[in-house]
Amino acid sequence: MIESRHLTKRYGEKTAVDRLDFTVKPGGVAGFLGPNGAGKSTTMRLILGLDAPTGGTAHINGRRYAQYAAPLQEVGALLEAKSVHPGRSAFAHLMGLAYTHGIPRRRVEEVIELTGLQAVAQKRAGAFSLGMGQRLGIAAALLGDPATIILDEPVNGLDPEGVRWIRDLLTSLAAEGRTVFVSSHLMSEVAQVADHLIIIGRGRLLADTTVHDLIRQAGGDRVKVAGADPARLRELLAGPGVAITDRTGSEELEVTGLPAREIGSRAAAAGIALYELTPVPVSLEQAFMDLTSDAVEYHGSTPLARTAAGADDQAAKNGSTA
Ligand SMILES: Nc1ncnc2c1ncn2[C@@H]1O[C@H](COP(=O)(O)OP(=O)(O)OP(=O)(O)O)[C@@H](O)[C@H]1O
Repeated sequence: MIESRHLTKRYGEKTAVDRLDFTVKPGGVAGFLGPNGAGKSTTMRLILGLDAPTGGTAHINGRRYAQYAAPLQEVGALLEAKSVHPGRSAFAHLMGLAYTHGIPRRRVEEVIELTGLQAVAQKRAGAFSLGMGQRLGIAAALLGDPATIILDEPVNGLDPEGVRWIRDLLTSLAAEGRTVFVSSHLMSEVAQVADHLIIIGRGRLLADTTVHDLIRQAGGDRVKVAGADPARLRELLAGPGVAITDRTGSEELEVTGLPAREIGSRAAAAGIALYELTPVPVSLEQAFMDLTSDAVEYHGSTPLARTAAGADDQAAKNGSTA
């Protein structure tokens, strides 16, 4: 269990983490989301005692990280891939870590196999690709068989096969009852493994929610229905918690609060032919962007937008309108 209470970190004028309160429970994967610069890495560093908070506390299973005598066996973390001596082999790197914690060679071999590094275990880590470095970082995180696992952007640099591997790994670690806390700035990625979502922006908590609730909030339980008798359909579907919208003259309804299956069954029971019954897909990525739009620090612009803006500026200077 990870508990952050009023966790705050200021760097001079900059508040990187702002009174963050959240709890990550064991037995599930919690996704830690936020745009670039939101404060995810800083929060993880504070949890891992790599930086001291300006205020508040971060506890892992009731204690600060620094209070553990053998932290590798309590918490496994991947913060920055390639924090490895480039001249050392993957095997030597892991053996070095194992040695400091009395972890046997057998466990080193196990994590090498688990992370698919057998073929390159004796190669210099400095020559590793980003994906291999990421696997090595994960191998190190799992070395002490920890109950808590904290990974900062673990899919960075991984190919699709690697991404799927991480997904399965995280799911199985959580199923073993571990606490798994994973950061990302990609909602679509996190939604595939995490149920619990902690979303931050500019250091502040924006949402502590679940994928299910976020989908609902984003209007994900909408169904488009078209049928032979829209007025009668409306009556059949109306009820508490159900909202129905229609357009005059259209045979189409939009229903919120009833699953497509139930709508289809009620229509069939009443003998009304349906022409369309379509759950309206929601973009979780869009829901995430809506939630964090005010907290995005680094807005990009497309060359096209810049050209258009430039053209407008020019037009304004010339006193003309486009
Ligand atoms: N050592 C530091 N000194 C000054 N400012 C810092 C320091 N570390 C982080 N920051 C600032 O704190 C804010 C949060 O940074 P952080 O790296 O935690 O964000 P992040 O959510 O992990 O972003 P990303 O997704 O880009 O990795 C940023 O504005 C960053 O510039």
